[in-house]
Parts: sequence; structure tokens; C-alpha cells
Amino acid sequence: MAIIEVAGLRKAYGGRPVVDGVSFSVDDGEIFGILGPNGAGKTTTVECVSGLRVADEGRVRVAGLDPVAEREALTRVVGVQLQRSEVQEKLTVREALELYAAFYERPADWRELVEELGLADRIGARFGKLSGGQRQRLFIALALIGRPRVVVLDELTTGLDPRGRRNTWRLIERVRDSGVTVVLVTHFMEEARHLCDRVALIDGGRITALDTPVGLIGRAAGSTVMSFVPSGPLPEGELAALPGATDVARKDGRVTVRGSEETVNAAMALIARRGLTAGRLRVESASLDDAYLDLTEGDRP
Ligand SMILES: Nc1ncnc2c1ncn2[C@@H]1O[C@H](COP(=O)(O)OP(=O)(O)OP(=O)(O)O)[C@@H](O)[C@H]1O
Repeated sequence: MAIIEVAGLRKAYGGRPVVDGVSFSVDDGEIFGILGPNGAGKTTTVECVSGLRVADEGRVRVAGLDPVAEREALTRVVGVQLQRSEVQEKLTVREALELYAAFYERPADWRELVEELGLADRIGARFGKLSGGQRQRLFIALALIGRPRVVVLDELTTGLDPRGRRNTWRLIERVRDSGVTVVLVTHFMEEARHLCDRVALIDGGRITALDTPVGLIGRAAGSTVMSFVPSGPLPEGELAALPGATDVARKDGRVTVRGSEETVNAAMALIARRGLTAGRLRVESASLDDAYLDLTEGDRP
């Protein structure tokens, strides 16, 4: 069942459309990724979903609520950590949590949250003294303090080292496992592949693809690449005619065929039929990086 529904969302700044007819829905309990180059319109989209920005056109519903007309009710349903989130440098972790908890009638127990998020020993530390990873964990805690049904996390792991990022992934998984729907804006393919049930790829204010990470990878042109040195002559035409083959190249005796897994299987069968062998065989599958590059046009200023 969808907990977020977005249809025909449009937003322009100074006449320039930055969100240009975006539609998607997010199922209750999933981790939904929004991926795309800088300036693609990701933050604007999630800000419209969170009621922090008013769209020019389109319909948004979160748990049945209109984020603008029912803003107050929405704050009880959605927890937000934004790219530009900040906490006063001098506030301690405890003070920040108590301050945010005071906004809600039935806040979560912040002691449990800090325990779960590994911040218990930093409770008296000032925000300004926290490490990047600790700040991110505090932002997650602040986004969860109102017991939201949906949490929006915008570039949560930017600036973290690989271990910090992995730890944060585990936290996000735990948040999802507790029944909260997660909308995750990210630049990291690996993060989307690891965490997201489905990913919307946004480019130039439009959704260019929406699929599971595996589905997106499968859309990359020539998603599987095999290369080998045949032990005897193998006509290029026969390779090009293999099912799913998109490109055949030959260099220094090494043949490279782009296609799908089916192409690889058919090529192996062809090689065997010809009584040949495939020397120094390599088969590589496309990554989400390849799919991303294929499905977006690149950074915009
Ligand atoms: N308040 C604003 N006034 C004018 N232009 C804005 C405003 N907010 C955002 N923009 C512009 O709208 C475009 C989309 O911005 P947005 O922050 O939604 O993109 P994004 O996909 O989140 O990018 P990034 O990955 O860099 O955070 C950008 O070109 C940005 O400069």
C-alpha cells in the first residue's frame, strides 16, 4: 500500500523548472531511493513531500495528508533530516533531543534512541564537538523523535568515511525494520544498491527511471561485457548476431562482446560448436554506476 503519492509535481524558480512533472509512489515500509546528479531536483522534490516547500503544481499525499494544507498533522507523520540540517553548535546532544521532543505530544524516549544510535556516551557533548558520523546519528535521532511513519533522509552519509557510512546503513535498515518508511536522497550508487527496495532516478527535474536497483542495472546498455582470446578464427558477424549483442570489438586478438547474460551463454555455445576455446575469458556485469551514467545526462551547473 502506498504511503506517499506524488503526481505531476512541478516547481520552478524564476521561471526555470527544476521539478518538471515528477510522479511516483512509495510503499509503506520500503526504503525508497532518490538518485540523480547535482541540481536534478531531488531536494526540492523531498521538500515538497515534507511540506517545507510549496509546489507550483501537482498532487502530494503522505499518509493521506496534503503536506501544505495539513502541515501540522504532517509533522506528526514525517520526520525530516535535510542536507542543510543544523543544530546550534553550543547545544548538547541531550539538549537538542529534549528541544525537539518538546515539539511533539508523544515523543519517542530519547534515551532509547541514543542507546540504539550509539550516542549514549556523547549525551553531554556539544553539537560543535561531535564527529561527522555522530552528527549524522544525531540527525537520525532528531528525525525519529516524533515517532514518524515516514522519515526523509537527504544525503545523510555525504562526508562520512566508509565505516561511518556502513554503520549508518545498518541504522537505516534498523529504522526500516521498526516499520518506518524511509525516503533516501543519495549520490552514492553503492548506497542505493545496498539499501533501497526501489530507486527513482531523477535528471533535469524528471524521473528517467524507476525500478529496483537490479532492474536499473539490467537497463544499462550492454549490461554484461565478455572478452576473450579465441583459439581460432571466429567471424565477427556471427558474434554480432548473438541474441542481445549490442557491440562487438576486436583488439590485439582479444574479442569484446557487449550484451546480456544470454549473449554470454550463446557466445560460449558458439565457441564450443566451432571446436574453439575462449582464452583469458573475462565476464563483467554492469554496475548501478553504469546504469546511472546511461540513464542520466550528467551534472548540471
Ligand atoms: N530557493 C531557490 N531559489 C532558486 N533556485 C533554487 C532554490 N532552491 C534550489 N534551487 C535550484 O534548483 C535546482 C534543483 O535544486 P535541488 O536542491 O532540488 O537539486 P538536488 O538534486 O537536490 O541537487 P544536489 O544533489 O546538488 O543537492 C538547482 O539548480 C538549484 O540551484
